[in-house]
Amino acid sequence: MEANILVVNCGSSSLKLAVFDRLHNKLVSALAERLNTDDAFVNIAHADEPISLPAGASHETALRALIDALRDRGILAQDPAAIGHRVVHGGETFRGAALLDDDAIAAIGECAGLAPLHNPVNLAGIAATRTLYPNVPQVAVFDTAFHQTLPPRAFLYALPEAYYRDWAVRRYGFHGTSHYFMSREAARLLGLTPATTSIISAHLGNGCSISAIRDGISVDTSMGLTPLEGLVMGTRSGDVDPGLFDYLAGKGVSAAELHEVLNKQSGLLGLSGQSNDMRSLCELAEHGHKPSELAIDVFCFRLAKYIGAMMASLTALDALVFTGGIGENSSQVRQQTLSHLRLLGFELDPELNQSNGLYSDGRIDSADSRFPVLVIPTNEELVIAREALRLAEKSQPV
Ligand SMILES: Nc1ncnc2c1ncn2[C@@H]1O[C@H](COP(=O)(O)OP(=O)(O)O)[C@@H](O)[C@H]1O
Ligand SMILES: CC(=O)OP(=O)(O)O
Ligand SMILES: [Mg+2]
Repeated sequence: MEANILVVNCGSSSLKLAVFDRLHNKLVSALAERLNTDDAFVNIAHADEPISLPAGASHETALRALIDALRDRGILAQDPAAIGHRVVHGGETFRGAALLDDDAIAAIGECAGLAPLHNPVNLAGIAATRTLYPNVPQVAVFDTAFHQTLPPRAFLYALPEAYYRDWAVRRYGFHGTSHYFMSREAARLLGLTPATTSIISAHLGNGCSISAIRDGISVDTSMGLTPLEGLVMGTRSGDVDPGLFDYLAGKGVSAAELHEVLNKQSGLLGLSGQSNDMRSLCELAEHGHKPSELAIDVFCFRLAKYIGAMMASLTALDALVFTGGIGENSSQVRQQTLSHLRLLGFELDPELNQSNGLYSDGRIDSADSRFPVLVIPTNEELVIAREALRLAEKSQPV
């Protein structure tokens, strides 16, 4: 039996694992949440027996528990052939996936200042799997890598140029693995060649971002130096006036407090006062809860403005693509967003939109729409598994 591929995605308080076989079939996925708290728990999809975790379990403890459980189930009976890690920030150092040797790990550490919430936990996951599997090739797949093709006009802030030169202050963009997947999958579904396909891709999960992809290459995106810029998100504000910092400092709000508020108490949660979860907000709005209705309205309007903005980077548009938990499931958000863009000629078919494109090869546009509109379930884990195996095989030629 050939060894499988393990994919690890460490978030600030969560850990997602997936195991793929060599033909890229997903065999299992598992999730650990609320790590480092008293309520830490793990769950393997479709498993009958729960797995227990000690209170306060760390990423490493959860990883060991999950790997033991998967070994017991025969899924990781032998060491994996490769391990792929999602790493959020690769700065300008990484333009593609990288084999994790000591130098690459040190370079990821150097990017940690740019993503203090993400890179340190990504590194904790890498350290844990290296301890468990010292002889298995490990690969990092970066959220930022696909966006390294952005031209200077899209990645530069209008700040003194020394800020970029000396401190690497620029727009990097994130969710690159998902935007890459959407562009390739859209080309496949439309019967086009990826290298000549141009799309606008909207990744709408807990974090949200949008990209312009011209001839298969990322040319603009809404997230910036950090994953805070751009669209309204579950708990993140997206764009605000930088004048806010000074104004609130005058009110006694410290930089640390504002960081916390903009990242964790804003977005859908902040506006609705109820929840960061779009599904809950749609239900609340349906029952007449005005702040939830307003939160959805701000979310959709900001998204519509960004779809318009992405047009500036394209000379042709083969499709507008929605993905992520919200993009894949909320016909209301898609409809409400595109209702602002009639001038651009986007028209949805209400029935295809309602069924999330499930029975129409992802298509949800109507016959008179100027552009195809698609719903594509994202699969970042699959891209990570493929990249991990590709680089592992290169490092250990058979
Ligand atoms: N049927 C639905 N209608 C509206 N929103 C949905 C629906 N299903 C999932 N969502 C939303 O998707 C978001 C989570 O997206 P997901 O991609 O799973 O997150 P993550 O970025 O953590 O992977 C939540 O806001 C959730 O409410
Ligand atoms: C970079 C980012 O925003 O990631 P996530 O959507 O997983 O929070
Ligand atoms: Mg997701």
